[in-house]
Amino acid sequence: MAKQYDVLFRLLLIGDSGVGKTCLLCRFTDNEFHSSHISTIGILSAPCYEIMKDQLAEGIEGLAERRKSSRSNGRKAFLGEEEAVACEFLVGLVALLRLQASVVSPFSEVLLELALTAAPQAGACGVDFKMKTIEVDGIKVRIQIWDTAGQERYQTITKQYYRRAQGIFLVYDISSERSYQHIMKWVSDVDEYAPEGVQKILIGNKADEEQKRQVGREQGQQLAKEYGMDFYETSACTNLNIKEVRAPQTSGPVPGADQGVGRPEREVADRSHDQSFTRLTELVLQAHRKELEGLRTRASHELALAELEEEEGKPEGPANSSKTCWC
Ligand SMILES: Nc1nc2c(ncn2[C@@H]2O[C@H](COP(=O)(O)OP(=O)(O)OP(=O)(O)O)[C@@H](O)[C@H]2O)c(=O)[nH]1
Repeated sequence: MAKQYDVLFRLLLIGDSGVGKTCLLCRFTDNEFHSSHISTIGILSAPCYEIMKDQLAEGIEGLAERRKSSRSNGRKAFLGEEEAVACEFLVGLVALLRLQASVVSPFSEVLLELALTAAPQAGACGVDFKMKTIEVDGIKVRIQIWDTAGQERYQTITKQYYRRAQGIFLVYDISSERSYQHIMKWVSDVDEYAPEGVQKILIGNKADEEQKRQVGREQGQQLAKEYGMDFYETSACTNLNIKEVRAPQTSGPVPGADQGVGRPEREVADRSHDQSFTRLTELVLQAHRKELEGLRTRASHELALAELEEEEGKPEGPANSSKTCWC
């Protein structure tokens, strides 16, 4: 059976509340746009049972570990980071129960209560995610895209997600100077919590709102340059620079597309149809080139092995056994 993907990694969307992170994600994965603002809190909507299960297992392990160390330090359990881990675990458990039962059981309500008590300042999980597989340079990449809540009160929780990201979108709204100014704060959070070398792209969303524009395109480009990031203006509303639309052979650059200020000019010209999500995926792939080479070697080796096994009539190995996950 054909493999569904070759590599799996995690991207994160961060930025102020209301800049359009959820809408960007929905446009990219489902080609949909929602005109209402429903703040991301992520308690019930996490769609992927398997991932929740993993998160749950990790939560239990992490919780046990942290409780042990906080006790041996003579501190009270569930402070700071411990509190966040406890909340993540409990919220995962609640979501899992709800997904399994498809009904609101009294038991899950009790757990929900417990989760909210464990992290009162968080109030909820603060993240949601969607999955999508795209092909870049012949590699099938499964991306798990985490949509974080922009509201201040969720940030203890959302920062927990930075450290396992390979790529991060920093999003502001071109009609909000304030959201642009806050990018500096988001960058410093990334520097503090994300792994070194994480790939970043700056996004100025709502580019369709020209009449309400408060942040010039050149301001976005300038900021991106300062931080050594690529820059795109996007619109979840009109699908500008989000969902890849195959340009006709004869056409030039996509109108209005920013050309990734961090890139050399020749490359820019060659890749004028790049969209923001595809571009970040490419950057992550480039950053992990070494692992990728290993993967390619292993893949061709496994192919040869599979052919041999088939010839010998041996049973197949586990499906997708050569998947690489950088989460
Ligand atoms: N005109 C326009 N409106 C947009 C665009 N993207 C999002 N919006 C609107 O902006 C509002 C907020 O969008 P969301 O995607 O919910 O914002 P968010 O960043 O996820 O917010 P939090 O979940 O609170 O962090 C909604 O009313 C959207 O319809 C866009 O590209 N253009």
